[in-house]
Amino acid sequence: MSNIAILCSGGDVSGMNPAIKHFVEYSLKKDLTPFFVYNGYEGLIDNDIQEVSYRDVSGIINRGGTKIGSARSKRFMNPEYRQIAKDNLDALNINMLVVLGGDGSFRGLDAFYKEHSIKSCGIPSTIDNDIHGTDYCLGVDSALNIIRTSIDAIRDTASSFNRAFIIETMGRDCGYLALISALTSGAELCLIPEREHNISDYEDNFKTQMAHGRKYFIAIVSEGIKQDPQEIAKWFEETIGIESRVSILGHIQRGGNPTSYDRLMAYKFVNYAIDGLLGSHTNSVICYTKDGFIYKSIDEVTGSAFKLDPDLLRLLEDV
Ligand SMILES: Nc1ncnc2c1ncn2[C@@H]1O[C@H](COP(=O)(O)OP(=O)(O)O)[C@@H](O)[C@H]1O
Ligand SMILES: O=P(O)(O)OC[C@H]1O[C@](O)(COP(=O)(O)O)[C@@H](O)[C@@H]1O
Repeated sequence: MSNIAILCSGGDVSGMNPAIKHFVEYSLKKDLTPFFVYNGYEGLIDNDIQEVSYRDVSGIINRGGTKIGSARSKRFMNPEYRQIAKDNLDALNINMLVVLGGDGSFRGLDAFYKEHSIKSCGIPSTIDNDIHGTDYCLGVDSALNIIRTSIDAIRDTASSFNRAFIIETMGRDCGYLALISALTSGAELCLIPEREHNISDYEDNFKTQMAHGRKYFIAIVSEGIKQDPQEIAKWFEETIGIESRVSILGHIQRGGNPTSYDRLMAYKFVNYAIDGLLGSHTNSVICYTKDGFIYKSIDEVTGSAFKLDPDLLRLLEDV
């Protein structure tokens, strides 16, 4: 029997627990011995590694976050600590590693693979959906559904109280969550880092809408834009003439129980990861593209900066 380990690194997402559950069950099915590494690369360095079985993953498929913890590790940036991590894996005869994380985590995995040749596979996992080479990252659908539910609730007050709401989504420098949420919630305004904006460009249109009876506005802004949402609220009050509030959604976007789609994607990502490691894919990231699931080298995925799909960006013009 070969030994295989899984860890979560970077921001947690809803979908990690279903992936961890299936990782254990599919590994056992393939005659592999599964191990958890707790708290990301920190656990690799601290030897916080444990052999696991079915009972360790029962009752977690519906839970957000990750049972095995996630972390950002400064120490893993240092080759000396990566050597310690490798020694810990060697001591347990673990020669395959699955990492759920974002592009930062994959850069770490790439360095680890290049130095120590441990068979490695990355599963894209970040609510930001900002990893080059894959159209989908685990956790995005759950985050979008939390955002949609939140906007629907805020709309109740916006429409009852005749207000403009400026709702800020996460995403770091990527506007994906804000853009999809704006399109699917019928927002009147969407501001994302990928498109520079001048808020005064919207003045005539919004005043016309008010003159034609518009009673409230929903504005979705991504956290990466270069304007304070409070400033935008002030502009709505002073220029458009409507009472305004700001709502920063924050970390509720990362939590909550995983959607069916994320549970299914977790299942498929894990199948591809383990099959790839048992086959010829020794340093890959599972990417979901228009052609389905494909293996790309970690190098390829981390080697280019992420760019938002131009077709999606074009849709912004109609918001
Ligand atoms: N160049 C690198 N070399 C080694 N480890 C790295 C490198 N870049 C990132 N990492 C590791 O990956 C962790 C997660 O990266 P981060 O960018 O915070 O999150 P994400 O994976 O979500 O993008 C970092 O805390 C660090 O431990
Ligand atoms: O939880 P923290 O450390 O405040 O980080 C917040 C950041 O993490 C995210 O939620 C997810 O980012 P990663 O998946 O890249 O770690 C971003 O959208 C947000 O900017």
